[in-house]
Amino acid sequence: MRSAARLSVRVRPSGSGSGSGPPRGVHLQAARCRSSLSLAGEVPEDAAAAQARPFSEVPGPKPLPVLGNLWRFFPGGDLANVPPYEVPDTLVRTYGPIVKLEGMMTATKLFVADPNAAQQIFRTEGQWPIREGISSIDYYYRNYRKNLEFSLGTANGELWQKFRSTVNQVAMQPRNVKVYVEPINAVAVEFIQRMKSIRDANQQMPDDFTNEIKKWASESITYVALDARLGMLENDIDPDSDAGRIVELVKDVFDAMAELEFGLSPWRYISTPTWRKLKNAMDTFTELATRRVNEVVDRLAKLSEEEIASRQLSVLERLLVNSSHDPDKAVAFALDMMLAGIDTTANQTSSLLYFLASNPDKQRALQEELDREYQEGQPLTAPVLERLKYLRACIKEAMRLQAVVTGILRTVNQDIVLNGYLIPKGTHTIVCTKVMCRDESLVPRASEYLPERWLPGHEHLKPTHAFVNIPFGFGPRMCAGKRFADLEMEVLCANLFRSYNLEWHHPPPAVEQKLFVQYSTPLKITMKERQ
Ligand code: HEM
Repeated sequence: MRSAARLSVRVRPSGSGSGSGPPRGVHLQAARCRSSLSLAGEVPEDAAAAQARPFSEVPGPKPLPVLGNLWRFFPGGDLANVPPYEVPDTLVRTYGPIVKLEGMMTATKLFVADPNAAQQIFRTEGQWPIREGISSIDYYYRNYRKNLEFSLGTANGELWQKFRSTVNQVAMQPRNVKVYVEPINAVAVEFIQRMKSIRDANQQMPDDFTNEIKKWASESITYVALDARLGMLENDIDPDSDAGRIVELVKDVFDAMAELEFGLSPWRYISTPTWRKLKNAMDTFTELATRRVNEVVDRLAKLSEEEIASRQLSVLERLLVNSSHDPDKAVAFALDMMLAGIDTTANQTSSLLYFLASNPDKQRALQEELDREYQEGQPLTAPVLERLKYLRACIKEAMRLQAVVTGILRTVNQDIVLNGYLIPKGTHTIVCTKVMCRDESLVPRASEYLPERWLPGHEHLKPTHAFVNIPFGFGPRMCAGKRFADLEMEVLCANLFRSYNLEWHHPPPAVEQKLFVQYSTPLKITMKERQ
């Protein structure tokens, strides 16, 4: 695998850059090779680089002078009526599995919906993969919170790598995550009680159910990020309490970010109301996290070294101990966890509940597993969770069919050849996971919710390539909260479906893309006690 990956890196020969013509064999072979993880390594790399077509020939909509391609998104343009969620699909359908979109005011983007090409991007990204951060948050840290500039969501290079390795030691180790089974379970049980209490007379969830799911995700992840139960699932939360403020802050930050990132706002040049909203929310968020982290710093300061060594440390405590009690590290990761871990987990859980509610046979199969492995009165422990294989398949399948993140961003940090085209170092690529996950030629019966496809004995339903379904990203930069996200979803579903049936009696809910994919119409799930 490694050597195949190395072979695929083509260094641009000096003075070249525009090869002499299409390397037909390589192009056709690499373009849509289905079944193997290896790359087109049989071709000598110099020859492939020399023969590669130049970047200027990558297919894509042609930009007009001055207007670029932006006009296409305005009335009269061919992409004007395409919802943002569908733009990559439309481009790929029209131009093929790699598409160049230039002339959009920002840097040229390369959309990649070919699993071999995706694999090649990840396999050549090196130790310090570069991902364009959310520019508004990046700007905020650089200009107002220099002490947090290394945050994972925005940093790149060595700055990112140093902090990421500290985080990996605490958040990616299964033994550190297992400590959270009990508290995350307590949050889930409380949320299910809340679901029961907010049902209407027909046992249907209220119109703002997705917001309720966000409160559950917030309460779960702030327990990890801030080492405290904040009480977001209680009735009548005091808006001035930390619980009340976090619910509002998350909403403000995400609304503002979506507008600043995707809108035509001039916030980079002048201070707009939306920019000020984001800055104020981030200021309050940072102050809140700093205050909470300082409480933990004080708590640790009262403990002797022996006490610390013999204690089962929380993520926050461990991060502080491993970074010589540097509060900035803990604040930065707390903010990373809340910014990256609330809307993602909540929106993904919304679709998971919808798919199970609207596929009663899959729900029944899950309940059969729960009846076997997690009976009433039995505590939920890490070994029990380990045995819930069908549940994990249900989650994986929901993430395939409707991932909250539709593409993985990478800026290629060396010249590479993708599908016969020379892609120069510095090109901003988007690996279009959503497009690949729904491509019938890559995933058998792609439009169906089939958790079985992830279980042994159903290989004929598996995607034909391992890089089709990568909902948490890939490589050293992959999601730092994956283990917590999985734990939250597994624990909630185990408790919910053990005791309740969920039903769906409406047309499918509408989907939209803000920063993450979400439902834009009410999630009217019915929740009934199991007999
Ligand atoms: C279902 C829920 C989630 C999904 C689908 C998800 C997905 C992702 C994806 C696709 C990335 C980019 C990976 C890449 O570039 O290769 C990412 C990054 C990240 N995620 Fe998640 N995530 C989820 C939940 C969480 C949670 C709960 C946390 C916090 C505990 C979290 C923290 C992060 C952080 C800090 C990063 C940046 C990592 C880095 O660049 O080093 N995520 N996530």
